Amino acid sequence: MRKIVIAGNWKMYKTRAESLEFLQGFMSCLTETPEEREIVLCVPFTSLEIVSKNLHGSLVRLGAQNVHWQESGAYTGEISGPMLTELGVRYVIVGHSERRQYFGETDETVNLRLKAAQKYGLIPILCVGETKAQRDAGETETHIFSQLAQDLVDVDQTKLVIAYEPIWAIGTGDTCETKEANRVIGLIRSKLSNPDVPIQYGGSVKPENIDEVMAQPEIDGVLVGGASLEVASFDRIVNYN
Ligand SMILES: O=C[C@H](O)COP(=O)(O)O
Repeated sequence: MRKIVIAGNWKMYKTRAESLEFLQGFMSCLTETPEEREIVLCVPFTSLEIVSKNLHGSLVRLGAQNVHWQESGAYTGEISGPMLTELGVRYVIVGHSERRQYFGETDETVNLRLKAAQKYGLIPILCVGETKAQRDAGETETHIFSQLAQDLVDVDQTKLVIAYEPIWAIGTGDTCETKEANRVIGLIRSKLSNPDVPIQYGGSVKPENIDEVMAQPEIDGVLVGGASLEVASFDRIVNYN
């Protein structure tokens, strides 16, 4: 039985005070949420501690947005696995397209980050997906298969979540057709050694489309950007029908 994982990625949004305000509002909405749904908030590094201290044993799991492959060292601006686990972090996003696009992350470093996350007891959420140009050129499958082949070398597939995020659908309001997302996610699953890896869809998920997305048989959850920043919209998403 595959786990459902619904994760919010706050990206570079919310101060500590704003994070606490969100959490206080959001926690009171969770009473109806089925327990088997794993809910993760991937918050900025600066908000990890305050969110961790205010989860009070709730169903919500704490997530970070990146992790370095070394335990410590001269790596200005980076953060290590032990620094995250010390704060109660359970999940970490790795290889988000914004990290690959703006910060030069490659499949090689994504692979190192995935292995380090697992070494330190974190569950990585590996992001893969194609650009608009790759999709238009009919290269969606080749590109994603190439990412998976490189990113997953020596990665333990029993402690892993994958997010399929077509880059052209991120933050654009231009959602991938749910049947198409379902098809691509099925293809991703066919390349895995463990068929039970939860595979999420990400890209303009919102209250208006969450029910349709989650009705797709291959889709095991969502990675949500913009719509995870407001209590009302994220509440609707985690309580999808
Ligand atoms: O990590 C989340 C994705 O980049 C999706 O962002 P979005 O929901 O704002 O399109």
